[in-house]
Amino acid sequence: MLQQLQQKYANTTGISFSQSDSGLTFIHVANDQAQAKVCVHGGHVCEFQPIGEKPVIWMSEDVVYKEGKAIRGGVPVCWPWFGPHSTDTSLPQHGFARNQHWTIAHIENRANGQTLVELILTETDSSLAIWPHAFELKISIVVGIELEMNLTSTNTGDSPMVVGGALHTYFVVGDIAETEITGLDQTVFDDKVSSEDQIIQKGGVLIDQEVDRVYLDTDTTCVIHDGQNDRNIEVSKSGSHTTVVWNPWIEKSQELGDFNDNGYLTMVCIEAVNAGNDVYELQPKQSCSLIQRIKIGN
Ligand SMILES: O=P(O)(O)OC[C@H]1O[C@@H](O)[C@H](O)[C@@H](O)[C@@H]1O
Repeated sequence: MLQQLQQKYANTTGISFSQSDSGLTFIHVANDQAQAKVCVHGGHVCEFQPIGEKPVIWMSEDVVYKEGKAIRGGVPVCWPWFGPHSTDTSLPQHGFARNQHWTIAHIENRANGQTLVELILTETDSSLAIWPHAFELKISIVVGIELEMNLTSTNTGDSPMVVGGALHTYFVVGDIAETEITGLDQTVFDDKVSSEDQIIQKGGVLIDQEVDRVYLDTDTTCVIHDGQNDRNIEVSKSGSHTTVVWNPWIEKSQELGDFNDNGYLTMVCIEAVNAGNDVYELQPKQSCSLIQRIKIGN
């Protein structure tokens, strides 16, 4: 498998491949603007680092790369639903796409110096058993000064299907105590920690306890002000009116087996989400896109 990929993309500059001990395949991208690492399992961006910058994407020190298991860190693709399934909680949290093998559809160096990596997932017997729809899910990952991830869902079946999900991005920060997230002032959110709904955000988001908030009716750009690293990370999106901010804090970090105990000190998730009423009903042959863009700002 690895050898075949290496041969196929031998002439594509800056592309190489590796495998985890458990056999998962990684695509490594290195161009004049940035480097990135993508895992084929889950259609999952694991690393993104613009040239001259520190890493932007957080990955757990205790990550487990294993077939059928979600990767803790990077950018999990939650699909076709976000969080617990709305009617059947025995179904996998955040859908099934992050636990499946995807295929490499296309890799290309663009004239402007960016690199495009496209991965595809289609229905399988196991997906049909829990979600009875034929589909094509494509993630187009553009690696440049900015990282763009475009998740396109297409209904390839003959009945309508409802699509939710998320680009569940884990960001690195120097010290959570010196971190503020702006862009959500006056936005209404549901608080999954206290179970209180319809709270109004006042000012920036500071994280000094477990935070699990679903911000509603918002498509604004969020900025992570990382005081320790003296940098701002800009997170913009389209195709989503829901933003989730998540940090598990002390106890939950300890509970999650693949999350290093002190990991909560150096990460925050800003997620571009489709959930609740903010989902798509796709008729046969219809598509929708969820896009998140990430860059180091001023
Ligand atoms: O452990 P998981 O399934 O990857 O989920 C991590 C977190 O993902 C967030 O999106 C949810 O809002 C949290 O409630 C959840 O705990």
